[in-house]
Order: sequence, then structure tokens, then C-alpha cells
Amino acid sequence: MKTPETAAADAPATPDAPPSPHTSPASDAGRAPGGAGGAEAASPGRVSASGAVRALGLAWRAGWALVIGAGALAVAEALMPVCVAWLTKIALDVVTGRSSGGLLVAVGTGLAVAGLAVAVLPQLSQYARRELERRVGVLAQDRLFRAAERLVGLSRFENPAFLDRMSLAHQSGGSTPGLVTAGIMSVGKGVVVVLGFLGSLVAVSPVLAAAVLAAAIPAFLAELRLARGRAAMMWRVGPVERREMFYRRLLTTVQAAKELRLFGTGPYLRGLMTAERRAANAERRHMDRRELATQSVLGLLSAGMAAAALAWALALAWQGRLTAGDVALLVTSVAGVQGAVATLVNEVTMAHEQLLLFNHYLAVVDGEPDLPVPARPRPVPVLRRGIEFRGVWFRYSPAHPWVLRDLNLTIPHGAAIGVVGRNGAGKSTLVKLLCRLYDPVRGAVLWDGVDLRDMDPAELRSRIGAVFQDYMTYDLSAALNIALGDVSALDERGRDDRDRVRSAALRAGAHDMVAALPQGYDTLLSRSFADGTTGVTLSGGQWQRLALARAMLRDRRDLLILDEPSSGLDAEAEYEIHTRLREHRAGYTSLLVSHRLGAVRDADLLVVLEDGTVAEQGTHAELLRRGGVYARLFDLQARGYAEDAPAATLGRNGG
Ligand SMILES: Nc1ncnc2c1ncn2[C@@H]1O[C@H](COP(=O)(O)OP(=O)(O)OP(=O)(O)O)[C@@H](O)[C@H]1O
Repeated sequence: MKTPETAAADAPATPDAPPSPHTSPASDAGRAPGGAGGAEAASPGRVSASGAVRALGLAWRAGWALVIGAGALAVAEALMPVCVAWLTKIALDVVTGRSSGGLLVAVGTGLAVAGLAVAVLPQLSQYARRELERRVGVLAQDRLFRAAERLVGLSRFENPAFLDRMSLAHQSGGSTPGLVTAGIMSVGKGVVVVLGFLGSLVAVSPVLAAAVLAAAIPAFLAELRLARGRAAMMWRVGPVERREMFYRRLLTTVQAAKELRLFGTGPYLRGLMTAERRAANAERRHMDRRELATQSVLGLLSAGMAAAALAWALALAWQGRLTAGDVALLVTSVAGVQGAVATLVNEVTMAHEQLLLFNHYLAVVDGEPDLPVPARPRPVPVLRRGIEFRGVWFRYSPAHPWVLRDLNLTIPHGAAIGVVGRNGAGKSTLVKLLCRLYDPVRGAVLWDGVDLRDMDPAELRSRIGAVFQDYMTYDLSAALNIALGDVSALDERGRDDRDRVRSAALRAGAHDMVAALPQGYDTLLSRSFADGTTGVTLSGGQWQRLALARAMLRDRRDLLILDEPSSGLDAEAEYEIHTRLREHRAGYTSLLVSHRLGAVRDADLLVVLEDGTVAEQGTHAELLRRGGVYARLFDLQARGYAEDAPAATLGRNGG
């Protein structure tokens, strides 16, 4: 046996080495290509103008009319305080006798209208923003999950950094465009308010106007720093919160509830969950304290500035150099400029923080595929000769041990192949490579001589039917649980083709069981979403039959893969299903993985995997004659049954 290291050195020189450009250690599953969409980046990066443009573009596509409407409302809102300040000054000057009394009615009416607008505009504005956020949420979520669907393999979903990125992308994709659009409107609004009040201040005291503006600069810089800190904190807290969610799910799902109660592990897991929450809280608290300190200093600065302006205005008024209206306008303007600058700073820093997080969304949406997909894929030919594993080496990542080591195996067309071997020998891994859920690190898997990497993965998979060892159970109706095996069994409104579903269930030996359910094929197989009366929970074996039925929808495909399809079935059902399958799949290629050697003994070819390579292969009779691993395993299982049989018979007779 070659070691990985020696193989690495001699792989290209080996006569068997595939004449394929893919034979490269860089294709390790854990080293997925595509930095942007991958999970390699460990920080949210920097804000870029293109990120802001993309966020705005998303908002525009989600609802351009809302964007325009919200913008108009923002401008109207911004003008109101300045109008009110001037109307108040005029009113005060009229009252103190400095202007003609005829103005008073007009000013009073103006103030009443402005008051009404001040009361109504924020509500309208808030509604427009929320509606925009809702629409952006739908669009962003759809794009994000389309991007996730473009990932053809599994490795990204096993990468913790990618999962963290996905979770932040989901949050920020839904909220950033709306918030940034709203932020830009608020900034525009703030600019109008600042200019309006600054104009008023300049009219009274240019020096004071300059001082108020200068005081805003440190506030802006400090807030920007805080925003960067907040975005970095969110990235750090991501894995902690994901672990907390994992424990929370364990403590609330019915699957885990049995063991938790039986083993009394609830308090232990609750402790772990609380510890994660505390760790996340500590990060957030640290950030909150930084914010508290910074904002207190900024608050003191602006209060000091306002007090100085007031004292100065009062002194001038005492000397008769300012009117009462001037003092009121000055005080309102200082407060207005300070308030608007604070809002501006807040909005800019919030948008900055959001755009930092939005980078995660962009990284996923723009991400490169996890496995290389050819620009011009070769068509997947109808299988005529067979499938070949040629010198395949595979490990899940460079940090993991080799699972398949120089594996060579030919699956001839039309044959039923049985794959057996000890736990961890690499049987399911072989299946995953066959479906191109991963690529070999070295070597190649060839479909009628064509490398799987040169094909379109979706086209390849449309030729394959499969039941995985860890098959899915969907909280949907029994019919949908089957129909999901082939989307062509669903119409555009999501209704299943009941005849196809029924005949697939018949072939998988699931029909009688489903027909006996309270609503037959329409029975909801969930207690979580049912109203408490109609939901049904199936047994393990019953679920397995449904998974088989799902695969049976594709039973005329070029290749049918069954990874431990009958481990949960009773012996009679297992026998029936295998007999039916053999008849039905005669002439088609099938690969069956099983620990029950009785289930695969009739296969055309039996392959024994040991330590990630083919230890022996042949028919059942040949392998027994050879007296190797298979013969030993078969003998062990057969003896187990033989020893138990008399006792069981005795027990029954005696009882
Ligand atoms: N996603 C994964 N990431 C890392 N290692 C993995 C992954 N899946 C499987 N392995 C490892 O690969 C090895 C082979 O696993 P595989 O599931 O192929 O074995 P198997 O022969 O199907 O075993 P069993 O009979 O128990 O189903 C095991 O050591 C397992 O720990």
C-alpha cells in the first residue's frame, strides 16, 4: 500500500494516473476555490462604494416607487423644523411689537400646518421604510439562497466560517439595503436641517456656526470607529451564537428529547447553552461599554456647546443687541444643528456598519462555485460501458486523514454491485464521490470514460437515483415525501402526480403503509406543524420505505444507488424489496451498500472495501472460496443466525 506522501510524489508518473487536468492536490475538498464566496476571509473587510451601490440597487429593484416616496417624505420632514423655527421667531417678534400685527394670523396658520405635518410625516415615512425593508428582505433572501443552490458540493456546508458568513449574510442581506436607503435619506434630511439651521445661525453669529460645526468632527470620527468595532464584534459572536442555537435546538426538538430525558443530559446541555449566551453577552457588553464611554463624552461636549451658546445669546440680549425672537432662533438653531449632526453621524456610521456586514452577503452571492464547473460541460452520455474509479485518493480536507487511498474499481453497465466493509471503510464516501458531492483529491471518477468533473453536475445527478444512509424526513405530506424525489412528479402549483407517487410507493413496499394512514397519501407526517389531530409520526422502518419510494421515482435512471436502504426494515420486507428491485432493475446499473451480507449476496459483483481501498471483489461464491475478509464476515453473520435459530424456534415452541 502506498502512503499518501509517496503517492503524492509518484501520482503523475504512475501509468494508471488519469490523463485529466484535474489531478491536483489543490482540489482537496476542504480547500474550496473561490475566495469571495468561500469562508476563508476572517473579517468583514472594508466598506466600498460598489457595496453601497449594490445595496441601493437591491432596494431600487425591490420597490423603486417606495424609494422615491420615502425620499420625498424625508425632504418634507427635514424642512419642517427650520420652518417652525422661523415662524416662531416671526411670531415672537410680532408679539414683542417689532413687526406688524397683520402677520400674526398667517404665521399662526403656518405654525398649525407645520405642526400637523410634523405629527404625520414621520408615521408615513416609517411605513414606507418598513414596507421597503419587507420587500428587500424577500428579494435578498431569494438571491442568497439561489447562490447557496449554486454550490454543487457539500464541503462549504461543513465549513464553520462559511456557515457564520451565511448567517450574517442572511441578516444583512435582508436589512442593509433598506437601512442604507433609509440612512441615505436621513443623511439627506440631516443635511437639509443642518444647512437650514446653520444658515439661521450664520445670520445671527458666524463664529458660533463655525464652532458648532467643528464640534461635530470628533463625534463623527469616534462613531465611525465604534461602527467598525460593532461589525467586528458581530463576526466574533457569530460562531458563539451558532453553538448556542445548536444547544437550543437540541433542547427543543423531539428527536433529541428521548435521549435527553433518558440520559438526563438536559441540565448539562442547558449549562452549555447558557455559557455560550454568556460568552456572547460578554462580547456585546464590552462593545456597549465602549459605546457608553464614547457617547457620554460626546454628549458632554454638545451640552457644553449648547450652554455656552445660550449664555452668549442671553448676554447679547441683555445688552439689547439681540431680540427675543433672535434668542429663540439661536437656541433652536444650535439645538437643531447639534441634533441633526448627531443624526447624521448616527446614520452614516450605521450605514457604514451595515455595509461592512453587507460584504458577507455580497461574498456569498458573488461567490465562486465550491467545485469547478466547466464553462462548456460535456454531455452526460447514456451509460453504456460503466463507471470507473481510477486511482482515487480522497480526504475531506487537508486536516483530515485519507479516506480513499488509490481506489480502483469498475462498475460495469447493467450490473448490480454490492459494496460491503467495516464501519468507516469509506463506502458512503465512495457514493458521495459518485454523485459528485466532492471531487477526488487525486485520480478520477469516469462515466463511460468521461471525467465527472467535465460534466454539468445537475445533468449527471438527473441520471442518478439514490437513497442515502442519512436520508431526509420531511415534515410534509406522505405524497410530497415521495414526490420530492423527482420534481417532474410535481406540477407548477406544487401538486404531486399521484399515479407516479403510488407506483413508486408500491415498488418500495410503502403503499400499504401509506394507504393505512388517516388521510392516506395526504397525511401530514409531522407533529410539529400539524394542528395536533392529523399529524402522524412514522417509525424508522416506515420512514426508510418512504425514502426508498422517493428513490423509486427515479428507478429507470442510469444508476441507482442505495446506501443502507434496508437497515431499518424487517427481514420479510427486506427480502421482498430486494427481490422486486432485482426484477425491476434488470439491465440497469445499481450500487447497493449494506452491512447485511444476506441482502447483497445475489449481486453480480461484490466489492469489499478496507481502509479506503478495494480489498477483494468477485461474486458471493468466488469470495467465499477465497476465504478472505468477505468470507470471514459472512461466516460471522451466518453463524449468528444459525446459533440463534434453534433457540428462537425452541422459545416459540416452548411458549
Ligand atoms: N463530512 C465528513 N468530514 C470529515 N470526515 C468524514 C466525513 N464523512 C465521513 N468522514 C470520515 O470518513 C471515513 C469514512 O466514512 P464513510 O461514511 O465513508 O464510511 P462507511 O464505510 O460508509 O461507514 P459506515 O459503515 O459506518 O456507514 C470515516 O472515518 C469518517 O469519519
